[in-house]
Amino acid sequence: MVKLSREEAAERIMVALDYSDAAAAEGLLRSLEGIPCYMKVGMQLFYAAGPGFVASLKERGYRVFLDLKMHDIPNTVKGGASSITKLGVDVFNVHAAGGIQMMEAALEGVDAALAGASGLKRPSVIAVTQLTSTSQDVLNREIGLQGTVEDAVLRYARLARNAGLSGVVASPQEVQSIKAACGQDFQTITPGIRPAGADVNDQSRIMTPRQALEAGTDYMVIGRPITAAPDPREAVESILKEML
Ligand SMILES: O=c1ccn([C@@H]2O[C@H](COP(=O)(O)O)[C@@H](O)[C@H]2O)c(=O)[nH]1
Repeated sequence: MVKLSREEAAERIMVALDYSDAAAAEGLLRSLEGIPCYMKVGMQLFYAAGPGFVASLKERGYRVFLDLKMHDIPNTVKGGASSITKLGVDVFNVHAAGGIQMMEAALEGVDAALAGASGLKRPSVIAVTQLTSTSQDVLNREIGLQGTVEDAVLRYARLARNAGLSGVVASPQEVQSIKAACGQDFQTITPGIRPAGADVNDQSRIMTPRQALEAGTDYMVIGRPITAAPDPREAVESILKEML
């Protein structure tokens, strides 16, 4: 059984700041003050509040995962990765479906930004495998990929590892197979976290925080179970209690 201190458990949570403006995100930050969670900025908040909001999170000492899921031709992703690196984020991501050359280009973009500026920290670059909203049926019948979701996730995870990335985004259900295939140090960042009895929303491949921890996930991304709760701080405290 995994044993963590309260602080270690909080450090494993990435709160998804899925808000339409900076003011709403600031409200959540205030309510979680003093709890050392990672903050995840996705496309909704980034498109509304921009790089300035990300920079202000870093100035205040937050660890930041910029979840923009880049998926474009290699040259464009290289440029995007360079710009993101200059924001000083700790983690950002691309889609593994873009292929090895595209993922390598992301790493080249990081190197280019680091070469041109001193004092910048090297961010971890990770790849989205198969979105946690994708069910087995959707994968086979809509997307047209044969095999199991786990097959698809592992194929993407191996591509990401071969491209030199630090890890992947996947469901906690796939963590053990990813670690077995790509190594224990290959990071797993897992959305699709739902405390027992919580609304599943649009997620398909879910686990509770405790199950995810036991499966070996490195970081769990949690959005609506916290942000849509009447008292977000109480929601985090209850998740932490479950993790200890
Ligand atoms: O496969 C993926 C990749 C990213 N996400 C993101 O994680 C959070 C999950 O939020 P919940 O409210 O806890 O469902 C959200 O920002 C997604 O964009 C994902 O869910 N699955």
